[in-house]
Amino acid sequence: MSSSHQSLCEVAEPLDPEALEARLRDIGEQRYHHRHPFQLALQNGELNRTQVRAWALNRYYYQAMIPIKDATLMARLDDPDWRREWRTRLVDHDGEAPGEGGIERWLKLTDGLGLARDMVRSNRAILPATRFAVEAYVHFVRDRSLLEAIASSLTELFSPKVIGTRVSGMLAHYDFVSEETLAYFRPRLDQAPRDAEMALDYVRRHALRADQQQAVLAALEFKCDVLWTLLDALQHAYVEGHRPPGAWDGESGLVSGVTP
Ligand SMILES: O=C(O)c1cc(C(=O)O)c2c(n1)C(=O)C(=O)c1cc(C(=O)O)[nH]c1-2
Repeated sequence: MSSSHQSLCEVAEPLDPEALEARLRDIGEQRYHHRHPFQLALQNGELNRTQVRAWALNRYYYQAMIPIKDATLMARLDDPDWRREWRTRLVDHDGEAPGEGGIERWLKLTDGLGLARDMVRSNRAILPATRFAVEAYVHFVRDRSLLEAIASSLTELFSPKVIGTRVSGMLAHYDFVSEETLAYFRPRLDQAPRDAEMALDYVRRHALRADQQQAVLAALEFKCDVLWTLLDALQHAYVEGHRPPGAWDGESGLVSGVTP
């Protein structure tokens, strides 16, 4: 472990809630994916259509697994008030009826990019690192303390800003996306702050001892690493050209008539 790693997470004496929140925000500033080269290339219009398609295809797996992660977390909440609050996340992603919700809106993006739904939904063409990182998140939420599980969602404190930059950058630079195909992100600008507020309130009230606070900070670092790994994998395979066997080849699984 490097010394910079230790300094972000180490808590010698219990912090007051404001100081704990400041430490969490510091981790976000330093380790969230808004700094990743793939995110910067995406928002600056430096990617080609195949690379944007690869991003949307792989990110679908994250979208599809988030409700499974949240159902796993909900199953551990023994307070009905908390379950009621947490379940809004399931509804956001799954919708109240077929054709609604975040997963469906993500498919509007992959449709708009010309990716065939059966390939996207099968998850068969995603990168191995996408699969491993997303599964690691679900397993973390299942296996760690409830406090760590809730804290791992705190990256959402930082998502509205990166989403805003990403959406405006993509609309400005790519003629193959539109407000309509990027519609997934609009509701997230309200949902993410609401969800992050809820999780932050829990963490501020329940992480009181130094060891609990250290665990909470480490949980946020872990989650930043999950998101970073997803973009690392895309960078390696589709920017630097080291595509693993079995991963999407940039040409198959396109709707007929669409240009690769
Ligand atoms: O577009 C993004 O940069 C971004 C980031 C994150 C995040 O920070 O975890 C989420 C999302 N989007 C998102 O759309 C989403 O539904 C979501 C759920 C969660 C979570 O940990 O429960 N994070 C995120």
